[in-house]
Order: sequence, then structure tokens, then C-alpha cells
Amino acid sequence: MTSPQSTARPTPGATAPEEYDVIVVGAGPTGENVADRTAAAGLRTVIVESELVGGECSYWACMPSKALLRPVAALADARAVAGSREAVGGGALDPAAVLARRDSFTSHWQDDGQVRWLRDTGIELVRGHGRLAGERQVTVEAEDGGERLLVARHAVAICTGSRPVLPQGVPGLADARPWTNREATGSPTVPRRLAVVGGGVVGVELATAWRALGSQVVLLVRGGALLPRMEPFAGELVADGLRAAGVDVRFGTEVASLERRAADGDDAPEVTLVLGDGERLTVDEVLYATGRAPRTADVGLEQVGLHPGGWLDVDDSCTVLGIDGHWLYAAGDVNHRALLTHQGKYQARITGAAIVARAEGRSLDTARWGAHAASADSAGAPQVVFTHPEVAAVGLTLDAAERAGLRVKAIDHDLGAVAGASLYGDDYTGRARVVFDLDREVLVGASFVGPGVSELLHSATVAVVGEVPIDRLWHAVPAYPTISEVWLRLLEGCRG
Ligand SMILES: Cc1cc2nc3c(=O)[nH]c(=O)nc-3n(C[C@H](O)[C@H](O)[C@H](O)COP(=O)(O)OP(=O)(O)OC[C@H]3O[C@@H](n4cnc5c(N)ncnc54)[C@H](O)[C@@H]3O)c2cc1C
Ligand SMILES: NC(=O)c1ccc[n+]([C@@H]2O[C@H](COP(=O)([O-])OP(=O)(O)OC[C@H]3O[C@@H](n4cnc5c(N)ncnc54)[C@H](O)[C@@H]3O)[C@@H](O)[C@H]2O)c1
Repeated sequence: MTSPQSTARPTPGATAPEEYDVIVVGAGPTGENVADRTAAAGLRTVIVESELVGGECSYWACMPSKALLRPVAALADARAVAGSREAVGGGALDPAAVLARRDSFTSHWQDDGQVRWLRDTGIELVRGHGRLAGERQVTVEAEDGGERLLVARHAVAICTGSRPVLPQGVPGLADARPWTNREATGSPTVPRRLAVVGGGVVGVELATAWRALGSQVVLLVRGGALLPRMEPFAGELVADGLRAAGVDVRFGTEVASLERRAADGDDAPEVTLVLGDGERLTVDEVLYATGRAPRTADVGLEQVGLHPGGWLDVDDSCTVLGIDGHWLYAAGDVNHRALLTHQGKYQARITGAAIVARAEGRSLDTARWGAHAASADSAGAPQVVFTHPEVAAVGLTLDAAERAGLRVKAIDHDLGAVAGASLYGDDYTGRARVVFDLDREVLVGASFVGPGVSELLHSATVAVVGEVPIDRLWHAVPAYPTISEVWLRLLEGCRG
């Protein structure tokens, strides 16, 4: 490996520069996987983390939210089948047991296990806030104010993720102390009344979870649909499911102002929301699920000529654009290509491979689907929304495919008409769609909505990402009697 000479000089108050091959800033799932790849290739790798090793995903996002949602699906599945329905009766979830299981999935917000994994993998950990200090240089400010200067012989990877974004200019919002994903995945108690603002993935999943745990939930959606980036029937069926569970779903509604004050005759503070039409709603907590912003405001981007606070623009190898020397990478949420843990981990593997190739003096293979191109981010990023019913989708929606100029047709099928689905649950309701590219005769998108469809998704991901010709897909036989048999009807529709 080549080892460029460091030109770093200690900044005032900092200790002597410490040299590594690779510095990763942010130890979420993405940063961990970049570090894993570079360490596995023999590069001396250090990872910098300001909070918990494991990132948002492990403690305040994917894991706790799915731990809250899994019991909802398990109970719904038991209720959907005569025989087990009688066994579980009409009882509700046991909130204490669900919250305790959630706590164990977050390791009680302790990262010892992840730290052990870093050590066993040969990755060094520096705790503190990382900032770029110049080319290949990162300063780390520890909680006690101490500062260290790290210097990378080869690469720095920014994997600092994203944070919740709240709308600007809403009177009373800050004083209302709204829940973000952190409180909404970590709350030790169940609020009696919860308002959820935002009809995206976070909004619908957490409305589902807290309703099932006993909260009265009102979901306030600015637009006219839930999950607006997915096939329209996904949002429609999820809205039906939320309403059937007792959630008050309201479209075309904006929150004009909020006020938090003590409830009459009670010390528990409550929040009053004034809606656009003047209606007043009083709840115990309000969750804002209104999107994400990059955690780049304070990572020293200005030191390397970039604008702080924005998403980091990268090429397909996750190399940051506008930086000379190919030493700065950005992967995961922070580059805004696909805000999903699995895509972050995928980008991490591509980033790690690119760093190693450049360190070894090899050129990159950045052709589409090449070893150093995260092509699947745009072509085939799968996503599961763990609501009841579930939504599982990969690739392009019909609308997105048409907007991209493809000549496509959509083939839809009622999942309830599939033998495996009717065995899965009595009165099973669901729908499937594939988007078929008529010119290339491959699938460019697939969406499934219904109970238990999440595990169907990888077959569709293989078909879309693998660009499997429809004539060959015809021979991929789904087992009888599974929900996957819907593929037979979908493929008939492509050929017909
Ligand atoms: C409620 C919710 C549920 C979700 N559920 C799913 C799901 O089911 N499936 C899915 O695929 N995705 C899900 N996501 C999205 C997923 O959480 C993110 O895509 C994923 O966490 C991104 O990983 P990351 O490593 O890029 O960033 P993060 O997980 O945000 O990690 C970034 C890390 O960098 C650290 N950091 C930041 N700045 C600095 C700094 N200056 N110095 C040192 N360290 C720093 C942070 O402390 C953090 O540990 C969910 C998101 C939310 C909000
Ligand atoms: N199961 C999963 O894969 C999963 C689960 C949760 C989150 N995530 C990821 O996390 C990311 C963030 O999710 P999210 O739901 O916060 O963001 P989002 O962008 O998916 O949805 C935010 C919604 O809030 C609405 N909104 C924005 N400003 C508003 C305002 N002022 N008032 C009312 N509504 C407003 C938007 O129109 C949008 O529909 C997503 O990109 C998603 O991929 C994934």
C-alpha cells in the first residue's frame, strides 16, 4: 500500500497527530460496514462516534420501531385465522411486555456489544465529535473538551447519518417539546392521546405501533395520500388498516400552531394543536414525522471547501464530488441516495471496496453494476413498511417508470385470490403489482401490500436487480400454497 506523507501539524490544544489508513466518522450501520471492509483488507481503520456505536438504526429507528411493531403483526396474524383467533380472544397487547422486549432490542441503549464487535474486528474506536480539519485530517472533540487530531493516509468516510427535521415557523412548536423518532421509539410509557404529523413511513409505522399499544392516535397528513412515494394502492390500503385499527386519519390538514400547558386538575402537561381550519385538538404527545436532514452542519465541511449543512453529493462509488484527490467519501443517509439501513450498508461495501482499490493503486470499476458502483440505489432499492397491512416494494412505481420515459405496463393482482394468502388469513386483503418494461422484457418494479408480504420482497429484488428476462422468470416456480404464487398471475400478465 502507498502511504502518502502526512503534512498535518497539531492544532493548538490538540495532541500529536495520530496516523491511520482510514478514518470513518459516524458508527451507525453504514460507518461500521465501511470500517469492516477496510479493516478486513488490512487497512488500519479508526471509527469516530459522538453518541452510541450502532447509530440511529440500532437505538432510535429500525430496531426499536420493529420491536414495537412485530407484536402488532403477530397478534393480527393470530386473529386472522379461525382457531387461533379464539385462542387469543379479544385481548390487547401487553404494553409492559412489548416495551420490555423493545428495550432488550436496543440493549437498553448501551453499546457495549457493538464496541466489542469493533474490537474483535480490529477497528479502533475514538469517542467524540468528529470534524474535518483539512485534507485527510479529522479532529475529534471528546466530551471532556479534549481534542485529538487524526490523519488518514488514504481516506476519510463521512457516515454521520441524518436527523429529524421540524417545519420552520410553526408558532409554539419548540415549546410543545414534540416527539421525534427518538422519543417515539424510546418512550417508556404509552401516551393516552398521540397526534402524529406526517404521512410518510415513520408516521404510518409509529401510528400503527402506538395505536396497538393503547394510545388514541390521530394522524395528520398535509397531502391527500399516505406513503406518497409508493404505488397509490399502498397508501390506500394502509389508510384502511389504520382506520380499522381505530386511528383517526385526516388528509389535507396542517398544524397552524401548538401550545403545551398543564392539564386542568392534573400535573401531566398536554398539548393543544390548532389546525389550519381552526379546530383545536388536545393530546398528551405530538410526534413530528416530517422528514430528515443531513448531520453535516458541524463536520468541518467548510475546511475542505464544501457547504456545511447540506446532503453530501457523491458519485456511484460514494466519492464526494468537488474534492481533489479522491480521499473523501460519504455513505448512508448523509448522501441522500436512499435513506435505508440496508442501502447504507450496501453503499458501505462499495465505499470500502473503492477505498481499498485506490489504496492498492487499482482503478475502480464504476460501470453500472460494477464492483465500485452503488447502482442498486436507483434501480432496485427495496423497502418494507411494517404496518398492518405491510407494504413491500422494490424498484420503480408505474408513475416513476413512466416519468423516466420507459415504455411499461403494470400488471395487478388481488392477493386475496391466491390460495396461499387465503390460508395465511381468513378474508385476506392485499394487492400486488409488477411494472414490466415492454422493450427490455424485464421487471423494473414490484409492490406487494398485505399481511406477511415482507418476506416476498427479496424474490422481486432479485428479479429487478438481476434484470431477469421474463422468459426465464417464467421458470422460477413459486411453491404451492404460498402467497408467492401470485407470481404466476403477474407473469401471465406480462406475457399476455
Ligand atoms: C423511526 C425510524 C425507523 C426506521 N426504520 C427503518 C427500517 O425498518 N429499515 C430501514 O432500512 N431503515 C429504517 N430507517 C432508516 C434508518 O434508520 C437509516 O437509514 C439508517 O440509520 C442510516 O444509517 P447511517 O449509518 O447512514 O446513519 P445513522 O444510523 O444515523 O448513524 C450515524 C452515526 O453517526 C454519528 N455521528 C453523527 N455526527 C457525528 C460526528 N460529527 N462525529 C462522530 N459521530 C457522528 C451518530 O451519532 C450516529 O451514531 C428508519 C428511520 C427511522 C427514523
Ligand atoms: N421501514 C422502513 O424502511 C423505514 C421506516 C421508517 C423510516 N424509514 C426511512 O426514514 C426516512 C424518513 O422517514 P419520514 O417518514 O420521517 O420521512 P418521509 O420523507 O418519508 O415522510 C415525511 C412526510 O411528512 C410530510 N411533511 C413534511 N413536512 C410536513 C409538514 N410541515 N406538515 C405535515 N407534513 C409534512 C411529507 O409530505 C412526507 O409525506 C424515510 O426516507 C424512510 O426511507 C424507513
